[in-house]
Amino acid sequence: MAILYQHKIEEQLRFIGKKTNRPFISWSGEMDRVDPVYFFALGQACSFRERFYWSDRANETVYVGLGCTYSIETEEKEQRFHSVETQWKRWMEEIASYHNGTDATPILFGGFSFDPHKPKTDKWRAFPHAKMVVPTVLLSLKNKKATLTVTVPSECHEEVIEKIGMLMRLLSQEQRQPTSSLPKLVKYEEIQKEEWIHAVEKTIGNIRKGKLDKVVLAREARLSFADTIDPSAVLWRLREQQPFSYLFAFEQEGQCFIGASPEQLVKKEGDACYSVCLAGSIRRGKTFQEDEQLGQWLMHDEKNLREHQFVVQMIKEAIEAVCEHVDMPASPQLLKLQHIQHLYTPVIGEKCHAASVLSIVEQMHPTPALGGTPREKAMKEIREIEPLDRGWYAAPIGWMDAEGNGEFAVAIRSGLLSGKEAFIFAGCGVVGDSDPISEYEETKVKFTPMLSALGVERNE
Ligand SMILES: C=C(O[C@H]1C=CC=C(C(=O)O)[C@@H]1O)C(=O)O
Repeated sequence: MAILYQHKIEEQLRFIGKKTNRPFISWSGEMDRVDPVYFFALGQACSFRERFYWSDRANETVYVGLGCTYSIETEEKEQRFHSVETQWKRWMEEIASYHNGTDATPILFGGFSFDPHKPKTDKWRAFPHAKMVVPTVLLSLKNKKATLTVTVPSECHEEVIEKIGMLMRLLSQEQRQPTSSLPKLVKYEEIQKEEWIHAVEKTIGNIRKGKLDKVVLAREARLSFADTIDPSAVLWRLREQQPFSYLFAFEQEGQCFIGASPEQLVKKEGDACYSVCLAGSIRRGKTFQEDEQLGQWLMHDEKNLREHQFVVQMIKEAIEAVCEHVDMPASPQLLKLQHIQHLYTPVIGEKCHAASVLSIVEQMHPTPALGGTPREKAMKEIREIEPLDRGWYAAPIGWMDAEGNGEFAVAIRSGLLSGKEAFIFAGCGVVGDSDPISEYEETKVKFTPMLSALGVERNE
């Protein structure tokens, strides 16, 4: 099938827009499969200032959004998940009768900040505590089908229709990969090793005094390049280098939050619910034998198993609270990624009665894999000790549909691209018997996926 509807889209949008008295219309049609990263890159060529990318770990559901037709955002601290959900329901009711009847409807895509109570810095200026959007043009690759969904105000500006037309014309040409190369690194900065280790020691001290059980502490690296970083080029490399990871990008106002995370927070699909406990880490070995040894060591290391168990306990309780039956293995497995291996316990919930995926996200964030245990004490410790504004790092990012189904990952192995600069983040679980130097080394390994996607090699 050629991009069947290309010339029709522009005409239909104008036609339906005149007929309706509803504020928005949504139009879907099947199309030829297209490389989603290429589609993302075309967004820039067609002057869409907002771009969104999501693919799940199996690459079975891919969403690429261009432009922003409707945005729900809030700087609210306590009710942000609920507030997004309420606005989304209201909006869906408004547009529902003007959808053209295919099975693809608009989705809401976006994310949240890690901690709305931590003072915000200018670096994260474009990223409110909650922001989810309905893209103007949405490419969905699902069930071996490619669908295009265009959602616009019914009095759609000619300028938007022209952009969509231009996108359709470019799509009908032969596909290429995004061509831009990555600029040269000119400066690399991170927090002094001693300073970060001191923060870890302080937290270990507090844990040993019995104030709390586990805290995840993170740090950032700041990279300056000779030229502007192209998010499509980074996305392209992340996809090549980090299979079995969620790929995500959220671009607006010239900033792009991007990453490849192995960590699912939660997925809701009808009355089934899925989550993953991921905590406890070691690097990959240089040889097969060394890799096996490291993996076996991790599977039996008490400190890592304890770190993992805090996460298992909390996620089990959270899923039990919304499902009639929960299935999970008694002990963790190994998840081997490109640069690192983790302890991993999958969780399946049946007969889920939660109202929506977002209501489960609200209960789960932050799990002890990103915050700590007990939750509130760990958050306070992070606020006081961690010399960093996490912004959207380590927070939920994902999508939700009209029925409340959807999936969220935890935005780790990620970075913020801002012009010629990139800020990348990595954290690790600290418990009473943590060794600060090993934790520092672990965060170094966790920087590698983003460094590598940015074309930077650091060996020291
Ligand atoms: C906080 C991060 O990783 C979490 C996820 C997996 C394993 C972790 C660990 O072993 O400490 C962390 O809890 C990060 O990558 O920045």
